[in-house]
Amino acid sequence: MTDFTDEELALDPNFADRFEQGFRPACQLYLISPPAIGADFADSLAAAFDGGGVAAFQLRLKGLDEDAVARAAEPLQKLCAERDVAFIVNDSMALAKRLGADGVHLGQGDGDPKEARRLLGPSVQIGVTCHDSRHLAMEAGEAGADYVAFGAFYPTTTKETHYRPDPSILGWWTALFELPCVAIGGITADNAAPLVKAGADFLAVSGAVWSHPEGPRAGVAAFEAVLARK
Ligand SMILES: Cc1ncc(COP(=O)(O)OP(=O)(O)O)c(N)n1
Ligand SMILES: Cc1nc(C(=O)O)sc1CCOP(=O)(O)O
Ligand SMILES: [Mg+2]
Repeated sequence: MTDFTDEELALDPNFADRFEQGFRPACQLYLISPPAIGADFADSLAAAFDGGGVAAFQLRLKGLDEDAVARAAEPLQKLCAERDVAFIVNDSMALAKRLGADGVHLGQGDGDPKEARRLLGPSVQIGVTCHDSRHLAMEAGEAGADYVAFGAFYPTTTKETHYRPDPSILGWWTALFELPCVAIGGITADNAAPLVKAGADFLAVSGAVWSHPEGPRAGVAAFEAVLARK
């Protein structure tokens, strides 16, 4: 543990904690859409945004062709722009380009982050799935990713998963690299604290918000307290 001067501690009682964490900003919520959505999903998304701070929204619709995802995206991308939430497209750099999205999330089989950078330019956010692998994360960073995603930290019914990282991978990452890291997989307001404490910059969450018994607004609001604990 580092020693701090009285002045440093008087200016900011959390100085020691923040110093140990490398002054990383507070952990933020990264909302993932349900795998399938209805015609009124924009209302649910607006309700979720009303619940509290959401930094990014990922449109993750599985099993639809690109034109169908593009049609679904239109009102959602508009809403994200109005609410100052980054609009991220899952899987397809071509669709991200077509929509002028704020970012794209690429899995290990979804294409090369370097190609995405060439296609999308310097200001579009590129995220890469790294499962439980330090090696994949360092590779993604070297390839120019804007964030790396580790998961699945907990069991989830949203997607079949094959990896179960330990939260310590987040602490390892944040101790060595400035690039933000995302934690994903079965995260709820009740089980998120170890991930926030370990250093996650973002919690990527789907089911805990969309299946919250009191609706998506309450689903987002439930994360407020745990996010503040970093
Ligand atoms: C933030 C975030 N992290 C991981 C994933 C998973 O991506 P991928 O491995 O490509 O799996 P699918 O989501 O495409 O089923 C993600 N989408 N977002
Ligand atoms: C899309 C996704 N990717 C994962 C990974 O481990 O890479 S886990 C996952 C599902 C996230 O949804 P929920 O919050 O409902 O578990
Ligand atoms: Mg994918």
